[in-house]
Formats: sequence, structure tokens, C-alpha cells
Amino acid sequence: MPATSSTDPLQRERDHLAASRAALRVMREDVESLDTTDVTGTWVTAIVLNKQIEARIAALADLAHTPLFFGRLDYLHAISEELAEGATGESFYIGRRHVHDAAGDPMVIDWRAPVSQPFYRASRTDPQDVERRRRFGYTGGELTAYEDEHLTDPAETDAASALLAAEIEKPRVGPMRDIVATIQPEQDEIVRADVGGTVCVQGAPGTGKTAVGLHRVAYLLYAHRERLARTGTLVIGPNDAFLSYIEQVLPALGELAVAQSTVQQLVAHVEVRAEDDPEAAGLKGDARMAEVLRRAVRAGIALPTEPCVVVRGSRRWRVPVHELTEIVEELKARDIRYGAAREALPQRIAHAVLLKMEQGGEAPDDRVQDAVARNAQVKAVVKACWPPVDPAKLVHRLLNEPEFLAACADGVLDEEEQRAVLRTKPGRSVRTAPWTPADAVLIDEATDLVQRTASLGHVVLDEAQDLSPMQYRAVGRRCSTGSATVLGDLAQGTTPWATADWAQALHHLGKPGAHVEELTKGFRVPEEVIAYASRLLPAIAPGLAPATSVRDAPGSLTVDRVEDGLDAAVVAACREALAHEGSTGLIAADARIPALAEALDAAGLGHLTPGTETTSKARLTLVPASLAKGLEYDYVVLDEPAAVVAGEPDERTGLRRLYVALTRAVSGLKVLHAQPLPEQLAAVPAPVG
Ligand SMILES: Nc1ncnc2c1ncn2[C@@H]1O[C@H](COP(=O)(O)OP(=O)(O)OP(=O)(O)O)[C@@H](O)[C@H]1O
Repeated sequence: MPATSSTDPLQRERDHLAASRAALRVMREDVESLDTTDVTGTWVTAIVLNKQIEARIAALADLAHTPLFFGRLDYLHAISEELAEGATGESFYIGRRHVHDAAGDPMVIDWRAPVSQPFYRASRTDPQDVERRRRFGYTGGELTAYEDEHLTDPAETDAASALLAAEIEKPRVGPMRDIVATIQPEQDEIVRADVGGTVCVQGAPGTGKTAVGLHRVAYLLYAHRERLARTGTLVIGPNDAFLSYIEQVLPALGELAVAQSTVQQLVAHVEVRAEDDPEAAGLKGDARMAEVLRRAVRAGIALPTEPCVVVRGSRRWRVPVHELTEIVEELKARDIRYGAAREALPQRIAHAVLLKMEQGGEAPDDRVQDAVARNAQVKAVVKACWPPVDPAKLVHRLLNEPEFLAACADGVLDEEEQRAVLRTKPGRSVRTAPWTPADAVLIDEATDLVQRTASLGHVVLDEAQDLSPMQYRAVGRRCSTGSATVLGDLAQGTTPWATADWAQALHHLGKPGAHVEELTKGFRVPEEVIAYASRLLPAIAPGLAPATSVRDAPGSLTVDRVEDGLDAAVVAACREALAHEGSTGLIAADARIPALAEALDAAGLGHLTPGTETTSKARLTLVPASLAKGLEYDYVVLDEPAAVVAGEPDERTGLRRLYVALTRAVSGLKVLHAQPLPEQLAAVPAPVG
């Protein structure tokens, strides 16, 4: 660490910050000045190299609002170099990324390095050899404060960290931020869990599931960079608005190569242009459909009825029906993909021909076998016995032809269920068929039955509770040889097929042994608000413990009955909320959105839609309840809870939707209603004891 002349401890830290920023600038300039014109190799290599350089330059950006380091650890004993990115000594600055000086000596250590871990986990009861933990406070990019904990000093007692509280309270404008400076011990356990295992996190609203999932990918990329760069990583979220809300977290942590997608985008084999009714959607998402599809894919397999005769030169070679049957039966019994078996079949027949050639005194080699496999007679047998399968056509047929569905679903779906799955208006072509989201998942399953889906190294699945079993399977095949982080909250499930217990979900995902962790400490929602929302828990998720909140903000909840002029009251509440710093979300039943948009417009209050970034100028978002999941606002105005509940097909789903809407606020929630509140919300639970 560079020497500094000041004796003022704060100034010394500032000097180190200035020196680190200068060093980062030099690192960036070094990369920028790399000349690739001399690099021999193809133009492809040059393009790849330039891309890598560009990514590295972007990763080395010095972002004014994300301080280079946020903590410092002073150990009692020197740490070995391998644990500290080559640094030696007892004292280390912890930051978002590694920074070294011109001599290559580290000035800031990456938060993911082993030496940084005690910053998140060390405590008075388990100091992990840390003598002092220092947290830094910044104002507008300037280092302005620090806070120390002397973990081995018996005279010092635990005090709540003001810097930590300030960081959590910071008004939210713009996209989601990273939490590297303040990851909590129980969160860190998940972030740093071994890459080999799948972790499932059940967590109440605002407990940091999304944050933890994103930091976990960043951690895994650090710890297993090469392997995961090769296999790839993916974050799955519920919709585009959510994905754009979280998209800047990983780049801010220097990770630019993580793909993001919704489940629907993953399975976009056809153009979706229709919706199923809930019953059909539920059945199509049921895991039993996997068996129906397995049978459908294999329905075309037929045993041979004629021998295969191959003519080569002046000789004819004949594979009799019983031998062909044996080959087909053997392939049927093997646990390989339909397409792989289809590729193996001509080779097997050719092999049988070759054996006959050898018996006939010839000495054919591998090239002969390949040529025989391509012979027209052999191809004809393959076509008849193991016809090609087009997954979309197959599913189209299944949904259109009652007899075909009946044959494939025999003993799996009863007659009524089959009727529900069938299209009401059959007969259109694959291209123009009224495909639904659930159909696309069926096609994905069929595609995988024909040809194995490539697996990524790690997949983070957020808001998992809304997935159907067939959707879990679709995600599962994308991490079949990798691992997953599954994040969700059973109380926030708003699909008819929402997950009822995690063991089932993990079974469908293909990770039955995965660990389930629970997070209950809430960072977003103030105590009063979470307590109010938790009144719904007995009705929507009886087994779940209510979340606690790390933040007590008296006065953060108001519930007002409006006798007359709800829209005007809502507009006034938005105006009032906007008088505070930070973002405001007006959440309402989807059906109420047009009327409220009009009221806001008439009042001259500009408003955004979810997924559009809030800025210091545009801070009001009008949020349909169906899109509120995963999002958060400093202030929330919630319009007419009864309408939010009524917007869903059944009461439990409606109350769950309301629970989501009630748990989006960081600083204040104002509920306005003209209709009576749902009784579960109005009821004040009897005092305990
Ligand atoms: N350790 C932490 N330090 C500071 N802020 C945190 C911490 N953990 C979570 N937060 C903040 O709390 C808020 C909620 O986090 P997040 O969105 O990850 O929760 P969630 O469990 O996914 O919520 P939901 O179930 O509602 O989607 C975010 O603003 C996040 O940055």
C-alpha cells in the first residue's frame, strides 16, 4: 500500500482512494493502447481479441457513483498471497474490482477474493482473525466518513452501523443497484455457495433474493472464470420490465457477459399469439405432459416389414426383417435422444451389411460402412422405421387431432383433460396456428426429446414460484450439467399452477437434492408496512413465517378510505409522494390503469411505464399490478386493493397479487380505497399472549 504523508486518518484513506483511481486509470490506458494490428492470425481472432479488449476497457471504467473501495480489513496476522490476489501484509482495501499499481502490487482487492470474505462474515463471536473492519461512507463520490469495528476488543460492544443503515435507506432512482458493500452474513453464505450445488432460496418480499442471485453469478464468474466463460451463465426473470430493472447490476460489478432472458424467450420456437384458458394452461404445464410428448415423439417408430437389400457392384447384401427388428428394438430400449438414435440406425444397418460382406470374403473398411449407411435402401428403412420428427409439427398435431392425443395420453390424461388440451378450432398450419405460451414450452420439451438441449454452467432463476412444472423442466435442461440458483417466494405465486412446495419444484427442475435456504430479514419494506401486508399470509401461504424488517420507519403506512373522487385522491397522493426525494410507483389493478393514466395526464403529472428507467426528472411510474413483481419504489400509492384482488381469477391469487403490491415500498406506502378493503387486510390479528 502506498505511503501517504498525512497523519489525519480520513485524509490517509482519501489519499489511498486518489492513488487507487490513478492506478485504475493507468490500467485502463494500458489496455486502450494495446495494438492488435501486429497480432498474427486470422481476422476472426482479431475481431475476438478486439471484442475482449473493448469488454476489458468497459470493465475498467471508473464510475463516479460507484466508489472504488468500500471497506478495509486489518488482520491480526499476515495473509497468504494466494488468498489476497497476490497482495501481502495484514491490511486490505475491499472494492468492486481488483486494482494494482504500476509495479503490479494490489491496491484494492476484489470483494470476491477469499481474503475479503470476513468483511461480510466476521463477527465478535467469530472474528476470523480480523482485528478491525472499517466501512467507508461516500457523498457524491467523495470519501467523507468511516466507521470501525474492533472485533477482538472485548471492551467494544455491538452498535448498529449508521453507514449500513444509510446505504439501505438511500433513495431509489434509476435501475437496481449492487449491494457489495453491505451483503449480510446469511446472504453471503448463499452468494459464495459452491458452484457444484444448486441452491434454492425461499424469501419474503425484499429480503434480497434478486440481489443475492445476481451477486452469486458475479462470485461464481470470479471463482470459476474459465469454466463458466466456456459454458455460459444466464439470469431468468419474469418479464422485460424486471430484466431491464436489474440489467445494470452485473455490469456495475464488472461482469458484462451474463445473458438475461424470460422463460418465454428461452422457448420461443414459434410465434405466440394466443392465450390458453387457465384450465388448458394448467394441464399443458403439468409434468404429465412430458410423458404424453415422449410417447408422441416415439409414436412414429415402426418395426420393419421388409428386408433391406443393398446392391454394391455385382453383389447384393440382404439384412433380413428379424435382424432389422432386433436393431430397431435395441435402439428403442436405449436411453438416448430420438435424433441420436435416428442417426445411429443407418450405421447399425450398415454394420450388419459389413458383417455379411466379411462373411462373404470381402474386406470392407469404415468408408464402405459410411457409404452403405448413405445407400438409398438403407435410408428408406430409416425413413419408414424412424421417421424424422419436427417438434412444432408434432405438438401441432397433438393439439389438433383428438385420436393422436388420445393414443399418446392414454392412461395419463382422462377424457375431459384431453378435451381441455385440444384446440377448439383445429386445422390451421404450423406457421399460422394460435400458439400459446404453454404450447411453446411443449415444443421445447419435444425439441429436447429429439436433440439434447445444450446446458449452461449456471442459471439463476428468479421469481421461480410462478413457473409450471413444464417450465421448470425447460429451465432444468438448460442447466442439466451445470447448477442453478432458484429464488422465489411461495406467497407471491400468482399463476394458477404456482409452486406449492420447493421440493416438488426442484424435482421438476432436475435438481432434487438441492438445498433450500430461507431469508426472512427484509431490507426493502419498513416494519409497519410488512406487518400490514403479512396479515394476508394466513390466507395465501399458511406455512410461511412473516418477514421482519431491518428498518423501522414510523408513519410509513397510511390507509385512507375515500368517499368520493378516488382518482383525484390518488393523483393528490402521487403529487405528495413526489415532493419527497426518490421514485414513486402508483400501483393499481390492470383494469384501472387507463383511467388513472388519464387522471394523471389531466393533472399534468408525467408518468412512466415499468421497464422505463426513472431519472431525477421522471420519477413517477404507473404500474399495473400484474407487472409489480420484483420492482420497488421509494414511495408507493396503492389504488383500490379490492380491484387488485378482483382482477385475478380466484381470491387466493388476488390476495397474493395484493401482497406483492403492498410490498414494493422502501419509505412509504399510501393505500387509498373507495370499496371496502379485503377482510383479511382489515382484520387486525389478535394480540399474541
Ligand atoms: N444486504 C443488503 N444491503 C443493502 N440493501 C439490500 C441488501 N439486501 C437487499 N437489499 C436491498 O433490498 C431491496 C430488495 O432486494 P431484492 O429486490 O433483491 O429482494 P427480493 O427478495 O428479490 O424481493 P421480492 O421478493 O419482492 O422480489 C433492494 O433494493 C436491495 O438492493
